[in-house]
Amino acid sequence: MSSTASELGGLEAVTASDAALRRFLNGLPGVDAVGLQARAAGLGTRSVKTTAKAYAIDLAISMIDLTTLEGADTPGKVRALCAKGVAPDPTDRSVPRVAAICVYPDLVATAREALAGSGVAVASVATAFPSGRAARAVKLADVRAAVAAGADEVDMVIDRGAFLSGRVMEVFEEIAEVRAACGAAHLKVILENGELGTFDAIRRASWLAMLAGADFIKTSTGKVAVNATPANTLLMLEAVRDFRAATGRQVGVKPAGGIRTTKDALKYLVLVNETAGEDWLDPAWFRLGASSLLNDLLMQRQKLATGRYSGPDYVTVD
Ligand SMILES: O=C[C@H](O)COP(=O)(O)O
Repeated sequence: MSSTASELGGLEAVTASDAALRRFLNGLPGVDAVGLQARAAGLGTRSVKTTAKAYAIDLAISMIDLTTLEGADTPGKVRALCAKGVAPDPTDRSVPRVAAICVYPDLVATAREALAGSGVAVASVATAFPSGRAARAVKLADVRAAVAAGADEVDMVIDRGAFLSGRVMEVFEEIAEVRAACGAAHLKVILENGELGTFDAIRRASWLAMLAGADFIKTSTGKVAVNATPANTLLMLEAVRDFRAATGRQVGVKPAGGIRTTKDALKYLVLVNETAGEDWLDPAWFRLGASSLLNDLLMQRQKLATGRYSGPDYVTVD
């Protein structure tokens, strides 16, 4: 699919009223689910040459939003995670730092302090993550608290109940209000694909989030049965590619949840390269939301460099 800004009638026109927004979203082409799954599977079988593998592993490390989102999180755990994100292998300073540390809002100040001067961003989930079930005022207060405490990036969840009931303007306005509350912080909009039911809905939610001002669209919270998959990520990569062609604005993509192995991470990089293209192969435009992927990348990196895996104490236990 490709459309120009004028074919869309301009961004303001498609979001000017509830009816116009509905008409636009309902007019997006239907997703050929079988074709999408086949494309994702086909790209997933491409192998990355050994020469490119070392580069790809380091790129994947630099794209990680290293995440802890547990009720049992403590300042100590967050400080340890920050140290790991800044220097993933303290014995090898050639390992790049991760992109961000992602925590709940009440732990942003701890992460901010631990990451000072490191170049690693502080990301925080907000808007009553992961369910998004709270009054809008509560969600906006959540966002403002995270930003005031020092979050560089906010990961919000969309109101899936409103979206699935067809109240798309309500979802649009909420994202736009959160965008405004973020100020200078970047906004990642979590669609929670595993709850949207169809690929068509994921395409509509992607466009809705981008039209409302998302800097990134993100697949999942990591808290439901189906999280990031190659197929739903491919669909979102196509959406950001088409959105840039239509509007001139580039939006990033973040698959999150269940990405644990180097093999998986490299598959996602192939999808980015083959779908959105090289412009997205950068931590500014593509992230991997993951709690335990980093350890596997470090082990594979070591194997590539030395020909053998390190002992079990090489990586810290998550
Ligand atoms: O955004 C990241 C996810 O919450 C982490 O999910 P994961 O523990 O499956 O890697």
